[in-house]
Amino acid sequence: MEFRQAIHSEHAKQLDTQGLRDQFLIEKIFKNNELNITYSHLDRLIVGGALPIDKPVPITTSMCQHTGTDYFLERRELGTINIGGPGSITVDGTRYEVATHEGLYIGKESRDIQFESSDSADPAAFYICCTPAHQKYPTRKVTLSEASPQTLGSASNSNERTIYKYFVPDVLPTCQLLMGMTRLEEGSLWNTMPCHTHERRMEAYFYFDMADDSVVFHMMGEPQETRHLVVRNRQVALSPSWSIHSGVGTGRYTFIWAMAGENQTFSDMDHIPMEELR
Ligand SMILES: O=C[C@H](O)[C@@H](O)CC(=O)C(=O)O
Ligand SMILES: [Zn+2]
Repeated sequence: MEFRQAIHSEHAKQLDTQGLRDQFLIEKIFKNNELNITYSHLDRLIVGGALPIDKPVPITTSMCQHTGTDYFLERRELGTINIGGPGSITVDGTRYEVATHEGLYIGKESRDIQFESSDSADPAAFYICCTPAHQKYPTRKVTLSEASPQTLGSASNSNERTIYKYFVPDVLPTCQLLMGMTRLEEGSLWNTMPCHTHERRMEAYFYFDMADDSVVFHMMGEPQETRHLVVRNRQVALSPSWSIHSGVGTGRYTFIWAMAGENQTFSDMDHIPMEELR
C-alpha cells in the first residue's frame, strides 16, 4: 500500500512538476490479479483497484495493518464501480453480478469480500473508494440507469457531459462516501469549468476511457495559484479541499469522482468566478 500525507496549500505552491506528481497523482491503480490501494490522509480516503484476471481477488486481513482493525471494513464503507468487463463481487456469501459501469456499495462490517471476472479475456476492473464509517448501511448494487443521470454543459464550451451519481443520498444511504461517474461526449474535452472548490470535502478524480497517447491536463491549486498535473489513462488525481479540480483532455474521457468529508450535499461547492482564476 502506498501512502499520501495531507498537504498544506502553502507547501503545494512551492512544488515543481515531480513534487506535485508525488503528492497528488496516483499513477498505477490496477495491477493484475491484485487489490492495489493507496491510503490518502485527505479525509482518510483509500483509493485503488481490484483487477481479477484468472483468479478471484479477495480483501485480506493484510490491509488491517493500516486500519488497526480486525478486518478491513470493521469501521469503513466501500464503493466500487466496474470499468472493465462483466464480473461479480461476493460479500459474506452473497454474490452480486456487477456488469460494466455498474456499482456496488459495500456496507460497514462486511467481512469476506472477493472480486471476480466472468471472462479472463475481458476482465472486470473494479475502481474502489473506501472511507471511515460509523454506521452499517445495506450493501447494494447500483446500475447506470439508477444513478440519476444529469446532462450538463454545451458543445460550444466543449463540455457536454453526463453525470451519473451512484452513491449519493438520493440513491442510497452511506456514512460519508459520495461517488459517481461523468462521461464526456465525443468532441467534449472539459469537465467542471467554471470550476469550484469545496472547503468541506476532499475529492479524488479517476480518469479512464482514454487512448494511450491521450492526456488530461488536470487543473489544481488554489484558485489564484493554479497548477496542473498531466494525467494518463487509469490514473487518479487527489484534490484537497483548498484545490480546484477540473480537467481538459486531448481527447474525450470518462472519470469517476469520489468525495468524503463534512456533508453529503452534492451541490455544496464554492464556485469560482472566471475572473478570479489565476
Ligand atoms: O464536486 C463535484 C465534482 O467535482 C464532479 O461531480 C464534477 C463533474 O463531474 C463535472 O462537473 O464534470
Ligand atoms: Zn468537486
